[in-house]
Amino acid sequence: MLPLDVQRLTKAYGSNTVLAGVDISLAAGEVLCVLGPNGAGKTTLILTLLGLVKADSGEIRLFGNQQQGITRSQALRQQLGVMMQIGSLSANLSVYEQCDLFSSYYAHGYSAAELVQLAGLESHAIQRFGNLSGGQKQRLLFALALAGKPKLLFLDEPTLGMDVEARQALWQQVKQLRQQGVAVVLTTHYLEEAEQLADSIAVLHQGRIVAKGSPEELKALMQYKVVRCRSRLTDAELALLPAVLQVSRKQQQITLHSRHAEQTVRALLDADQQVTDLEVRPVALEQAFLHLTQTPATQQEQAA
Ligand SMILES: Nc1ncnc2c1ncn2[C@@H]1O[C@H](COP(=O)(O)OP(=O)(O)OP(=O)(O)O)[C@@H](O)[C@H]1O
Repeated sequence: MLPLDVQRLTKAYGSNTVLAGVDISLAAGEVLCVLGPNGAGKTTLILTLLGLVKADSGEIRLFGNQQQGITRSQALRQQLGVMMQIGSLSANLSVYEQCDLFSSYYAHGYSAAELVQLAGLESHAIQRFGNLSGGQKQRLLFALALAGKPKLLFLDEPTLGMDVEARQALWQQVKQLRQQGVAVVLTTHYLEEAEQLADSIAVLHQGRIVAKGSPEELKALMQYKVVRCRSRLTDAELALLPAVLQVSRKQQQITLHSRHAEQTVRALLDADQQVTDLEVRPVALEQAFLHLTQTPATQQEQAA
């Protein structure tokens, strides 16, 4: 039985469609990274999956059960872990008190002392949450998400504000959880984070999954080259050249994105012997991701 299975999920706030038919599924021991820029709908997706925001339509199954708002299902809650936002914890409780509180929610979870240790905050146990550094707060929030030894864990931008060392330590913990069979949904802005951790990556853009696959598959999808030239061919003719993904033009300067630059250039030279200023350049992965999430989502679907 899949820990998570989501079909055709939609959610709008007024006229703002935030989730526009999202399908995702997740097996035990699998890490799914939902990658997307600011405002892509990542937090809304997590809140909707948790039943904290009501979906407009679609189906969400958690361990085979139709999701009907987790607050109503104690049994289901015991299997879930959620890394909350910093603002959701009381600034006045100490690290130990927070751990004690979270530990009390679960029948078979970690003890307060174990959670303090998981957060690596033994020497800060009596410090108030409000006085921790940003990175320490994130570590505590991560440990609290594990309080009930969850089988399905939701991490919404877990490494935000962490330094490189803390980020790598958290990645290590996520990898260990995966080995233990925990299914993890992790949202992030960072392609590198997704590459490090994900079994599968879903790129969310304007509420749609515009690309989905293993890190290798996505890399292949995003590994295109830029061909620049001047040519008498029209945009429509250029778009029909083999392997061309996108055509843009600034005055006389034409830019083509090509999955296979050699094929494109060969056909371009056959079609127009007058081509000038021809130039082929690779694209960095980060840049390719930016491109993927800057093109309107519907246009990408047509291209896919
Ligand atoms: N409660 C709400 N009421 C109205 N609009 C909302 C609400 N929550 C989110 N939105 C809108 O939904 C869109 C998606 O927001 P969301 O927070 O899900 O994006 P995100 O991908 O998590 O962004 P970020 O990376 O900046 O956290 C945004 O346009 C946001 O303004």
